[in-house]
Amino acid sequence: MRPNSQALKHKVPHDTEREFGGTLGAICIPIFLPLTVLFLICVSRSPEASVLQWPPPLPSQDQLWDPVAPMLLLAWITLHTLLYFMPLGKVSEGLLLRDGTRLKYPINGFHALCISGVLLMLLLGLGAPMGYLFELLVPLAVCAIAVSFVFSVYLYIRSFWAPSHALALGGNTGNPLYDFFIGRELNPRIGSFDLKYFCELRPGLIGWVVINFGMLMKEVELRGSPSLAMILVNSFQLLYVADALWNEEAVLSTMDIVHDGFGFMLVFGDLAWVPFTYGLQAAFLVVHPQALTSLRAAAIIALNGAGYYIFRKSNSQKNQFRRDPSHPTVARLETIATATGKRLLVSGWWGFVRHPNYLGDLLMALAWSLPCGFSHLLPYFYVIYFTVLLIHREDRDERQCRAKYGLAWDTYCRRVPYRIFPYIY
Ligand SMILES: NC(=O)C1=CN([C@@H]2O[C@H](COP(=O)(O)OP(=O)(O)OC[C@H]3O[C@@H](n4cnc5c(N)ncnc54)[C@H](OP(=O)(O)O)[C@@H]3O)[C@@H](O)[C@H]2O)C=CC1
Ligand SMILES: CC(C)CCC[C@@H](C)[C@H]1CC=C2C3=C(CC[C@@]21C)[C@@]1(C)CC[C@H](O)C(C)(C)[C@@H]1CC3
Repeated sequence: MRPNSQALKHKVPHDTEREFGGTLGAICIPIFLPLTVLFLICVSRSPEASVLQWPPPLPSQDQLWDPVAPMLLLAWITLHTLLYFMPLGKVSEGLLLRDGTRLKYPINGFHALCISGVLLMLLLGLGAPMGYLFELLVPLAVCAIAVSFVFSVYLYIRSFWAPSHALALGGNTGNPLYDFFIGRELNPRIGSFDLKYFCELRPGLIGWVVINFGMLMKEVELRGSPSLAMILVNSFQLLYVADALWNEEAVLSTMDIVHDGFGFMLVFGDLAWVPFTYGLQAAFLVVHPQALTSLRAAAIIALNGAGYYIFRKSNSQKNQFRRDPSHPTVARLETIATATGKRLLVSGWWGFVRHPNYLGDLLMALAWSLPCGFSHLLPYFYVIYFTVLLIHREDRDERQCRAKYGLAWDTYCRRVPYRIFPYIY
């Protein structure tokens, strides 16, 4: 079959604005971020654990490769592909596409998490050395990065066979480097297997908590029992991942699924960045144990609880409102009309700040770092990166909403002046 000629000539509707620093970003990010992943893992296990130490703790050649790593990764991706097709849970429809159709998605991610948990316990019962994941972390990250590159090249090439309505508006600039990075095709599928939806929530997100558990088991191997700090980090992050999979349907209306193409940025983000940098606190704690008083632990649990409450309540309120504005839980909230026919909430959580869900997410991110104490910056990497990511994301969303809702969006901004942090930003 010949590539879609219309797509090749770029006669496809597209956004002219370039994100993430345009071509320069598209060249630098794929070089710089994979190195950052390896650098951060190495720093987390070095005695100094300092991101500023010189020379940096680089891995030796034999630390980079272990033949077990590609086999484990392959087994993991195969397992989750099989679980994706399991006839469990319901099937939901995504938002309306440009050609007027809707795609169908299986909602069985939470089942996949539970089955992964049961398999993990079985392996543990059979004496599998889960703590070995600590030694395997660098080789696994190397393999995940390699898979991200190969997979993104595949996605880029196959996008030339996609019809124009299946391409993302932002991913068809005609600049191959930028389009490869940002993603051309919106919902690439092999039959009914949706590659973006699969990667967004399954192998990377569930892989992240499995790696965390491996760090906990390494601590048990080294010190006889897991520390309170390690238990907190594992529990908080498991709650976050379980929540994402329990509310899997909500991901169908996120910017990543609805608007962004599937290119290197999301592939690498899902398969390498999330599992190997979001849980750095656990890797850090293996080599740098921290004592935690019950009082401090209670304060950190309260912070994570508050963050989770704001995150979940605000996300659920908006999702409910978008699905059924007449539902009793949202029907009495004050709203403003927009020219598109959709309304915007101006009371409740969305009348407090313009992104209450980001605020809750950031409070949780802080709670994940605090069990690691204040002696090192590394465990705070996630909360710092995440603040930058969400401020940038808020800005992207703001531009999209202004384009969508025009004057109504300006009215909303006047009614709710703060973006994420009340009275600050
Ligand atoms: N851990 C991680 O790495 C990441 C986590 N996240 C989390 O993912 C979650 C989803 O975030 P994200 O996808 O960025 O977007 P949001 O869930 O914040 O959704 C933004 C959209 O909500 C709608 N909206 C905005 N304001 C209103 C309003 N007042 N009333 C009704 N609808 C409104 C608009 O879409 P429309 O009007 O078209 O419905 C807007 O485009 C967040 O909790 C975030 O913290 C996000 C990125 C990374
Ligand atoms: C590599 C780059 C610097 C950045 C890549 C960004 C990605 C890592 C994130 C973009 C949006 C994401 C979401 C989640 C994970 C991180 C990425 C992929 C999410 C699945 C986390 C769990 C949440 O509950 C969620 C709302 C489901 C998230 C959706 C967005």
